[in-house]
Amino acid sequence: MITSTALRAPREILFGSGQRRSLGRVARRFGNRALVCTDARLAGDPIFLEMMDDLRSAGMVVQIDAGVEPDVPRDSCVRAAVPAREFNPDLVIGIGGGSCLDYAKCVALLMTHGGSPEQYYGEFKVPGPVLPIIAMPTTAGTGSEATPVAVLSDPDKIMKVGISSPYLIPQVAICDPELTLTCPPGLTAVTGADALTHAIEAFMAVRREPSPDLALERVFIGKTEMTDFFALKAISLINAGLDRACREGSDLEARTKVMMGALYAGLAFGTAGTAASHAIQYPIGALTHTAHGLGVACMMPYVMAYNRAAYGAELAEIGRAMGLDGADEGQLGELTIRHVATLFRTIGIPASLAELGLARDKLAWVGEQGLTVDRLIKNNPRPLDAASMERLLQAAYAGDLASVD
Ligand SMILES: NC(=O)c1ccc[n+]([C@@H]2O[C@H](COP(=O)([O-])OP(=O)(O)OC[C@H]3O[C@@H](n4cnc5c(N)ncnc54)[C@H](O)[C@@H]3O)[C@@H](O)[C@H]2O)c1
Ligand SMILES: [Fe+2]
Repeated sequence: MITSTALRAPREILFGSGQRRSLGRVARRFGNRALVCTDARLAGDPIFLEMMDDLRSAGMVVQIDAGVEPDVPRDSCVRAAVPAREFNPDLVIGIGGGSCLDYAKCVALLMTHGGSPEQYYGEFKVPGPVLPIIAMPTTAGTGSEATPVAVLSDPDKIMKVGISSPYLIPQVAICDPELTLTCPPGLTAVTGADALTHAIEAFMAVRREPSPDLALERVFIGKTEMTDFFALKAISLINAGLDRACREGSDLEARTKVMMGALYAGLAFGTAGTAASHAIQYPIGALTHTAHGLGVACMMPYVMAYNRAAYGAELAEIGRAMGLDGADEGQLGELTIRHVATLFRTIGIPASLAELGLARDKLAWVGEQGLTVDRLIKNNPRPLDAASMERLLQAAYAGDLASVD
């Protein structure tokens, strides 16, 4: 019997082709001064200019900050907060990839509560509501439009940092798959693989004993009935659309599936959390400077193989969501791992850490650092210690899925 469930989510989610045209009317509900955070690429795009016209026609005074840089350097948010405060907006609108949405979250936070980003690193450090945020993704990947986290890079830290708080969940997510039509195949692959990894890790996250305090003590509480629902839908949608979206970028149906999948994956992991693949990507990203999605997806099949001893039934269910079938649970689990590995290889995700560009003599450091990302390691269904981490990384380095035990 199910006795408890939980989900944190935006107040409103609007999804559909052409949905961007609702931005002006939606924004107007929050006031008449909008700060728009985006990057230089999008700021010159005719579709973006059209959206700004729409905002102004709805009666908004608009200030555009096109200063978002990939991976959101900490100090870029600090710099942005000064003119933003002078403008005194009623809401902040993030339009772009995950970096633009995370930047918008951080700027809204700094404008509302002051201080510097460092004081909010970790969980539950944001003291109260921040300015309303509308998030409009232009990649189908991070799910940031639905999640309580902003990821930043901090020059004083080797690995990226996260600010996690329910107050950072955007008030409204507006998702228009047409905005992803311009993503080139490589970006589509990397972001889509990140989304599939979110869904798989959320579905394979630990299941914690329900307690009235669980969601007050943790931002990411592990899998629940509702996160499972969205995770499986996400797995099914991304599996059905990702390869096609990479090969035929103008296919709006495939784009729609992947973007809806990325949103659902965000809804799932925004409450359930992610696990070992994400923990291990932190040090890999710091060393190789490869995209977040490449590292997490490269690790995912190996982590699935490692987790099969603890979560055989979950693995089989992931396979069923992908339309696979097997003689028994064990065989279906095996097929599922191979299918994910093949899908990722087909769209150009490196099949091993060696292929990703990691040096063999860095494996020990990656293992050590990965284990320090405690929150994610503890969310993995099968515990990892130094010895099992080393074996897992050796297998992932060699591209030898069969050797994961
Ligand atoms: N907040 C969260 O919940 C969460 C979750 C996962 C990852 N992240 C973070 O999000 C960031 C990655 O976001 P991302 O993968 O969306 O990439 P991104 O936002 O860094 O963008 C990558 C590049 O793609 C370009 N781009 C974006 N949309 C485009 C489009 N429609 N057409 C053509 N080019 C486009 C951007 O201009 C940029 O050059 C990382 O910092 C990662 O750590 C956040
Ligand atoms: Fe991710």
